[in-house]
Amino acid sequence: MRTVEEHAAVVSALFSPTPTVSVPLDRARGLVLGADLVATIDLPPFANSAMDGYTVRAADLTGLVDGPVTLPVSQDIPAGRTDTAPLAPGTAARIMTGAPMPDGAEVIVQVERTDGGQGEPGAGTVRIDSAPAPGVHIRGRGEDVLAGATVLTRGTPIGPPQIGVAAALGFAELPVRRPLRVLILSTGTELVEPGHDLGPGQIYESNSAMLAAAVAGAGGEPVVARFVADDVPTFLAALSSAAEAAGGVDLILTSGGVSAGAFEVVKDALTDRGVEFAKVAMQPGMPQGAGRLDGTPVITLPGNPVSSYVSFEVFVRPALRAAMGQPVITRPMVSVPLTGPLDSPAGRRQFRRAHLDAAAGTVTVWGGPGSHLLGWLAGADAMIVVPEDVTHLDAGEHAEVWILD
Ligand SMILES: Nc1nc2c(c(=O)[nH]1)N[C@H]1C(S)=C(S)[C@@H](COP(=O)(O)OP(=O)(O)OC[C@H]3O[C@@H](n4cnc5c(N)ncnc54)[C@H](O)[C@@H]3O)O[C@H]1N2
Ligand code: MOO
Repeated sequence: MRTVEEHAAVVSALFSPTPTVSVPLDRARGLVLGADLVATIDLPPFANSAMDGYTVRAADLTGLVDGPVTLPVSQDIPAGRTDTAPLAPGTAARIMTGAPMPDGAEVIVQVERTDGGQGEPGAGTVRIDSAPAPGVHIRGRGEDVLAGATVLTRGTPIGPPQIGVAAALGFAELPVRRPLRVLILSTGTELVEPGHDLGPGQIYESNSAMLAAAVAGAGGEPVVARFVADDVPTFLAALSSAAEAAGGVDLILTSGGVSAGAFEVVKDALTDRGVEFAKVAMQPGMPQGAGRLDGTPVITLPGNPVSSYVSFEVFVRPALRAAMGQPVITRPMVSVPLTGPLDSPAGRRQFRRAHLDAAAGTVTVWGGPGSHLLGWLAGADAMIVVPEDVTHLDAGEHAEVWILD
């Protein structure tokens, strides 16, 4: 039997680092920046007001020591105004949040510190009751980012704030490590597409939807092929036509047909075609396969839904993330006490579904060890990892826990 580490090494050797490509911002989330992002403009691009109110020259407010000061309003400056004139001495300009500061203006007076203005809006007069010091509530040009500065460095994972700053700097696209395209093909004559009626002995096909979501969650691009019955020629034909229709894929991920039954379609089809099948010392997820089919990496996951998911977490997710340049490829891990006892098979690393109580700092086993217990998996938010040489843990003993999404 292979150890988990041995099989993980076989899987990760299938991939090489993906190249850098340019993608629109709406496709960048979850990927990794492939090159430094250097600002070509200042942010903010111009000095602007942080408050709605009036802007004045400091010299025109010296009278405030004796009481309110009333000034004529010489212009109105909404956000987006592009023809702002210099502020005439002895006047105020009405100004809105985000609007450009007129030349000569030094003080921003929030509207709450005025009478709100008299006469035509943005004209007439304004009575100023008090004022902040010059410069307060003014957002300086380049105060956030200066043109020429490296805002994001190569290798940064891209999330909403990184996309936000790229857009703010005027970038419509980002250089990213290309996401891996993963073809997902489930096998099983008993399978029925969700949304259709179930016959006797049939079950709904759930692995491809689950694995597609897992691939997307890891930053990859899933391509789901229509699942196939346990028939070798049908399986091989489906694989090549789906890969061709997708315009080539970086990985073929199958589920089912890899254990010891009489109709192990994946094993039968791929054994002499470059895929090696092995038992891995883990539970669930013992039957595994990995290799290449005509040069394309192939990973064959067991069909039991929980086995499929756990195998993805243990082998596929870290390998995909590493190839796409993610700095962190593993799940966050903690070591916390168990709320109850736990048994584990000797000689196998057990990945047990669990619920982590972050407030209490404890972990609770969630359902039994059976690899068909998808309902329990769906209620779990963590996995307890029990080492191969541990067969029992008591309540209160610490366990290593992976925190899932
Ligand atoms: N004699 C032995 N039998 C089994 C062994 C063994 O070592 N000796 N290993 C068991 C273990 S452990 C696992 S895990 C499974 C793996 O089986 P396969 O990968 O060949 O998967 P199937 O037999 O096709 O299916 C297993 C199970 O999962 C259901 N399934 C499969 N695909 C899907 C899908 N896409 N969506 C939903 N459910 C699916 C299927 O109906 C079966 O119930 O083998 C054990 N047997
Ligand atoms: O490897 Mo299987 O997943 O134990 O049921």
